[in-house]
Amino acid sequence: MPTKMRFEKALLVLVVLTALAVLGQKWVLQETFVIDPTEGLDNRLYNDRLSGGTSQSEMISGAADSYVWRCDLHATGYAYPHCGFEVRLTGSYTQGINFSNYRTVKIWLDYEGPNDSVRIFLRNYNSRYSVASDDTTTKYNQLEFSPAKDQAYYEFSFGDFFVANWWLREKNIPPQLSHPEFNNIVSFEVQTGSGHLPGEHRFVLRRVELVGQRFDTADWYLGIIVVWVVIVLLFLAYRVLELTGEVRERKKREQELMDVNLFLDSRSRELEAKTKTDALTGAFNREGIEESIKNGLWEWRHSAKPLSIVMMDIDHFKKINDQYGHAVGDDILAGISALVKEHIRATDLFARWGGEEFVLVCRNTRIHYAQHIAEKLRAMIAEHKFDGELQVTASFGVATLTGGRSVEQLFKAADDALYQAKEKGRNRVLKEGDD
Ligand SMILES: Nc1nc2c(ncn2[C@@H]2O[C@H](COP(=O)(O)OP(=O)(O)OP(=O)(O)O)[C@@H](O)[C@H]2O)c(=O)[nH]1
Repeated sequence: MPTKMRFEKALLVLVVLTALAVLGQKWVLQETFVIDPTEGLDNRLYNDRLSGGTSQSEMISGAADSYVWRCDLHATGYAYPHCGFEVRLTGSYTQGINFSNYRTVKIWLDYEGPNDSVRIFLRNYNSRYSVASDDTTTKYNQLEFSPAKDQAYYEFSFGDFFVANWWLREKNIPPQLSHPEFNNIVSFEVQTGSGHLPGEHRFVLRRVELVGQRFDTADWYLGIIVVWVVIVLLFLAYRVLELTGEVRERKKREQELMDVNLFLDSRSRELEAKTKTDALTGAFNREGIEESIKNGLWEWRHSAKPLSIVMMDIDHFKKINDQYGHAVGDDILAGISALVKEHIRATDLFARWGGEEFVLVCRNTRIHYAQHIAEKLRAMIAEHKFDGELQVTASFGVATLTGGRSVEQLFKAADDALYQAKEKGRNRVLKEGDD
C-alpha cells in the first residue's frame, strides 16, 4: 500500500479513537468505590465513653446486606453525647485511598431517633497534621444532613463537605490546611447529629457509593495529546527514514543510468571512430577528414587562421606489389601510416585518400610550414626500412586555402602539386605554384 494511503487510514483510525476517547471519557474514567457489609471491610462502633461519657452502643446482627447498630445516648459525663460507626477503607491507618477526582457520595441509610440530623465523615490522613498513634488526628471531612423517612438514598457532592470546626480548633490546624482533603481517605464514618440529644438512636447502613474518576479529566486530555504527539513524531521519523531510503535508491539508479549512458557513449564513440577510420592503415578515411576540414574552414573564415593540406602518394607502389606481393604492399601502407601518425602534431589529421594516396590536413598552418612538415615526412619515409629491409619513397603536393577558393579547388591545387612532384622525378615535395 502506498505510504500516503497508509497514512490516511492511520489518521482516520486515530481520529475515530480520539472521538471515542473524548465522547466516552465519562464511561472510561468513571470509577465507583462501594462500602457495604459484603465488602468485608474493617469496622467498629464507638461512643463518648472515651471522652468520659456514659452512652452505650451495640451492633445488631440482622440482614447480611446492611450494618445495623443502636446507641443509647446519656447526657451525663460528657457535654456532647454521641456514638458513631467507622468503616476502615484499607487495612492501614496511614495509607488510605485517593478520592481527589471523585465527585459524588451516595448513602443508603435509615435513621430513627430524637436527632433531626446525622453526620458522616470521610477521614483523611496527612502527615502534616496526622500522627499514626492518634486516630483523632485524621482530618474530619464532614457532612451533616437530615434523613427523611421514606428516602431510599441520599446523594451529595464532595464539594458539600467541610472540615469539622471543633477538630480544627482542637488540633490547632492552620488556615492553609483547613480545607477538605480527600487524597488519602482512611475511613468512612456515620455519627449521631450535632444536636447530641439523649435517647435511643437506630441506624441501618445498607450501602455507600463514592463515585468519581480514575484520574483527572485534564490528565485524560493531556494523555490524548501526548499520544497524538508521539504518533506524529513516530510517523515523521518513519517518513524521514523512508525518504532517505528512497533518495539513496534514486541516487543509486541515477548512478546506474549514468554508467549505462557512459558505456553507450563510449561504445557509440568507438563505433563512430570505426566508421571514420581506414581498417588497413588506422588512418582516418575520407569521412574522417570531413570534420577537420569543416573546422579548418570555420577557423579560416572567422579567425583567418590558415588551412593547408599535404597530398602524399607512394612512388612506384605497383612495382612493390608486383615484386613482393599484395600483403607486403599492405604492410607498407600500414607502416607508413603508423610512421606518419607518430610524427605529426595533435592538430594535424592524417587520412587515407584512396589506394596508396594519403592526405594531411594541417589546421592553423601556413603553406611554408606545411611544406616543411611534408619535407620532414618525406625524408623520414625514404630513410625507413619497412619489414627491416624494404625502402620506399613518396611524393608530396602542398596547397593552402586562399580567399575565394573552395575546398575542392584546394584539394585540386594539392593534387596538381603532387602531380608535378611525380613528374619531376618523385621523392620530393612541391607546393602549389612551384615549377
Ligand atoms: N597492396 C595494396 N596495393 C594497393 C592498395 N590500393 C591500391 N594499391 C595498388 O597501388 C598501385 C598504384 O599504382 P599506380 O596508380 O600505377 O601508381 P604507382 O605504381 O604508385 O606509380 P606512381 O604513383 O606513378 O609512382 C596499384 O597497383 C594498386 O593495385 C592496397 O590497399 N593494398
